[in-house]
Amino acid sequence: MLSFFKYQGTGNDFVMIDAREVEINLSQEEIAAICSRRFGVGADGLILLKNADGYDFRMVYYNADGREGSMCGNGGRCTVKFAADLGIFEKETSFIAVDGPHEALLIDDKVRLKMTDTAAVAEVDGNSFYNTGSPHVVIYSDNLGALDVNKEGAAIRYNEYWQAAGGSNINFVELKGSQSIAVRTYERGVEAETYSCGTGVTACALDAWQKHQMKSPVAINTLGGQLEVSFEQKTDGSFSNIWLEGPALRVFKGIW
Ligand SMILES: N[C@H](CCC[C@H](N)C(=O)O)C(=O)O
Repeated sequence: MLSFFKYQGTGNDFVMIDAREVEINLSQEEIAAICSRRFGVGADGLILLKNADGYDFRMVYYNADGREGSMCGNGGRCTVKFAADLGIFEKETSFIAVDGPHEALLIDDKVRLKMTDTAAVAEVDGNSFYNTGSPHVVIYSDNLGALDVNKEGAAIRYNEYWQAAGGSNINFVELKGSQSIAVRTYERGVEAETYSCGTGVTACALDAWQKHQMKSPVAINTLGGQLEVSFEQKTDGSFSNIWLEGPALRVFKGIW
């Protein structure tokens, strides 16, 4: 018998397991079955919270397809909330994930997560590209609500270039105001649109500054709610001091 928790951050949802005292060995098929919306618990990913020397904890993130993923921003925020709920820290924490160390703060029911420093924009296959811990393509739309994100996202994610390059997450952005954007994301590893993608909205905020002079902090509307991204740009065009903030909530506890 194993207990697990379900968390969501702006509708990006995760099965969360406290793996500090127990050895969890789940196969790719088992993780995919747990994440399945119809045959399992249902989630965009599964996260193990483990012990880590020199840090409060380690986050190990698997995409819904059962493969270990690159960094997940909303998953990171949910893991921080999980760690606080487990009594690991009270206000401030530092943890390690696949893309390196992260700091985070708890502000009421919101989690403010420091993201990895990000290289300057690259033009890849005709679009802006950033690696904010995960690979992200940024594409603008002036009618985001009407977009078929599953169709348009898959067409790019599976085109010749990205197939050879290992795939990417594909974000569609609509400019909304002087400091606000709306974003919809097709996620690699889920292979569908999710309600929100933390590393994705981070890439979009950086690009809104780079291409449209949008000032930090940028408010981002996603299908699952509001996020905020703040950042600084260095003279070489790269970005540092990037913070992603938004709600992260426990949804339920279960046993299997
Ligand atoms: N939903 C995640 C992104 C996961 C990235 C994953 N889809 C991959 O490319 O491995 C987030 O909030 O940042």
